[in-house]
Amino acid sequence: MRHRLGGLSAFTVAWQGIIYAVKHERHMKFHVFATGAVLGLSWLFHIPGDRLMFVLLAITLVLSAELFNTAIEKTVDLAMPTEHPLAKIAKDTAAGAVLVTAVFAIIVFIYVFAFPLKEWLGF
Ligand SMILES: Nc1ncnc2c1ncn2[C@@H]1O[C@H](COP(=O)(O)OP(=O)(O)OP(=O)(O)O)[C@@H](O)[C@H]1O
Repeated sequence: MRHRLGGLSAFTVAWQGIIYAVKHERHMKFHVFATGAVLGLSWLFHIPGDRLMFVLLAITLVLSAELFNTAIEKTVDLAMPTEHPLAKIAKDTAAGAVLVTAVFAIIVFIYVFAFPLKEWLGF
């Protein structure tokens, strides 16, 4: 079944999805805050372009995974409002995907910022 966009462009509806997740999803709020903090640190420490690409990749992966996770949660809630083992598996594996990207982001953070932070703190 195909819905008309009702005059809205594909970009507008995609943006509405992102705004919904940022406004209503606790974890998405944290990820957006962390994104701002990490980009601020990158600017402060003059992180070179090749390392900055790792930072941007990690941010993209985490935010995308969180958006997919929200989409899966909402779809499961729509299809299965009561408890069901398959609903649990769907939600838990979606959350697992976010966790995998978050671990990658932590590794990137350590790789990129450990040395500049150490120098800044005077160790
Ligand atoms: N319909 C369901 N049937 C069985 N287990 C469920 C169901 N809905 C949720 N759960 C279990 O509860 C957990 C939490 O689900 P919930 O929908 O509250 O998402 P969440 O992880 O709290 O995300 P958020 O905090 O972003 O809302 C799921 O990971 C799953 O283990």
